[in-house]
Amino acid sequence: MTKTIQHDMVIAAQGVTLTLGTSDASTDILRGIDLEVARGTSLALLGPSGSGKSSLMAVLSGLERASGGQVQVAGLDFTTLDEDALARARRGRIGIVLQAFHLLPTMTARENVAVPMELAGMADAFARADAELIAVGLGHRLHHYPTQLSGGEQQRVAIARALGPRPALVFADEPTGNLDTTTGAAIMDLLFERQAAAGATLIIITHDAGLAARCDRIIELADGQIAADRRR
Ligand SMILES: Nc1ncnc2c1ncn2[C@@H]1O[C@H](COP(=O)(O)OP(=O)(O)OP(=O)(O)O)[C@@H](O)[C@H]1O
Repeated sequence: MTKTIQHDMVIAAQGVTLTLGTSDASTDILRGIDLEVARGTSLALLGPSGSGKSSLMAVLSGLERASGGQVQVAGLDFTTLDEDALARARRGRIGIVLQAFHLLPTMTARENVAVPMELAGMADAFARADAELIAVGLGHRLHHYPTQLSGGEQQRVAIARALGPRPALVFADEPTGNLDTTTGAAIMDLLFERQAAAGATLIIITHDAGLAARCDRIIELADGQIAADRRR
């Protein structure tokens, strides 16, 4: 039976399992995850390589369907939505920042931020994109293409793209992994600042204990299960 979730919870996951692969070579990647995450908080997801961090992010962001259990995100039951409905649900509700930036190379910074908002049917997508890029310190780089931007600048564009639609939830998978220490620290300051401004919930996958310590809560995964759950 589905538990009724409290309104201040942006994520409510119960008994989540993920099994991938073929029948003779299947892997139990997530093995019964129970997790509730409060709105507007930050959470670091730690754990050794292969423990299931990226897989959990994929399930909670609707990119991967859980094999079992319940996944409710921002008031939607992900387990009952079909692929198209899931894709629509993600738009505007969930922002994602990845280690390798993943900007579209044929689009300018402005277009990279505006086009997803246009696709989500938001009015004034370009005006909003400009405001968001100015907020991340790139007002002077609106018309640059990704190859004309530094790594730190590309990640700022990715942050603007993720936060532009005012999502309830932002996932960041090793967001500083491709950046030097100083640039990475500046990017994290910016990500926390934009998260607070948007009132979004932030979930960061990291191997960096210092970065995790800046979050309200730290979850450690081990072998597809939650091994530790600490709050500041
Ligand atoms: N499509 C798949 N089929 C079978 N096994 C998979 C598949 N995708 C991932 N796995 C396995 O699931 C486990 C968890 O992977 P996942 O990428 O979630 O770990 P992670 O904690 O994010 O690791 P890392 O820190 O190295 O990125 C790994 O053992 C991986 O080999």
